Amino acid sequence: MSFVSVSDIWQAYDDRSIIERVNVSVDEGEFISIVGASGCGKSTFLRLLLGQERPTRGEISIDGGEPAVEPNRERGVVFQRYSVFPHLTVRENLIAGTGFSTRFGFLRGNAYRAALDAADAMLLRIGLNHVANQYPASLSGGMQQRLAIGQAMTAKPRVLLLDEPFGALDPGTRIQMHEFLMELRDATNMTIFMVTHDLEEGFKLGDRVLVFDKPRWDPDDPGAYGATITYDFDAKNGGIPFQNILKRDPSVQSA
Ligand SMILES: Nc1ncnc2c1ncn2[C@@H]1O[C@H](COP(=O)(O)OP(=O)(O)OP(=O)(O)O)[C@@H](O)[C@H]1O
Repeated sequence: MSFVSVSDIWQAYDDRSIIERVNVSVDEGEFISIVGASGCGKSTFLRLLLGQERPTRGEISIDGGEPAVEPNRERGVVFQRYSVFPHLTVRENLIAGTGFSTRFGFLRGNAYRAALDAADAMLLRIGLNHVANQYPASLSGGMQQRLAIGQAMTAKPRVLLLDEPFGALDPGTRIQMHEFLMELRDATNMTIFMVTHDLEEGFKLGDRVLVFDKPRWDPDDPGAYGATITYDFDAKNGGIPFQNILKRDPSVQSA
């Protein structure tokens, strides 16, 4: 049985269809990239996976159960910006990451000490131990994003949801973050959903690339139909299938 199963979900706001008839099955440990035009419902789909919203119709199950409404160990989340708490230091942000996995976010006694140890281990892992007592505003964009991913990871989520996590970074930092994320992924077997506007990034990191688009469109009523998954590309072994065909068959290349 698949680990994440999405069965015929629809989501509408005020009679405006955003996504419709979305079906997808994902195995544990798969990395799913999600691409699509701006406003077509990619973040909405992540919120449904997160359990922040319930679909208007259809069902989502993660490991056989509904996504929990409260944040818990099951899922971690990293947004493009504002993922970390500005009023907490780097170390405190990581301790808060462990707190997410408890019912009310509080840690006491042994649990607090364990969280402190986990935070220090993560500080080393993400290379931020030298700035442990600084506040996020004093860090570069890449460091803040490493912190955000580290924070999500301290709760050891089984599913990591990434909403354009590298969109605000310069190209060099972005490549470093790709390597960092792939290392974490290899070490944990997390299932990852990542929304990106960068097709190349989607194919480079993902095992699959899902394309969201509107197959039906009423010019007189743009909200009548929602977006769905129009393509589900296999992106393993170096990415874009078309490029692989070119590499294998030089006659296609010279044509
Ligand atoms: N809570 C809400 N109430 C009403 N409309 C909403 C709500 N959340 C999202 N929408 C609308 O749903 C549509 C899809 O938004 P969403 O953020 O999911 O798109 P997206 O594909 O992630 O866009 P982008 O690529 O620009 O981030 C938008 O038109 C947005 O205004």
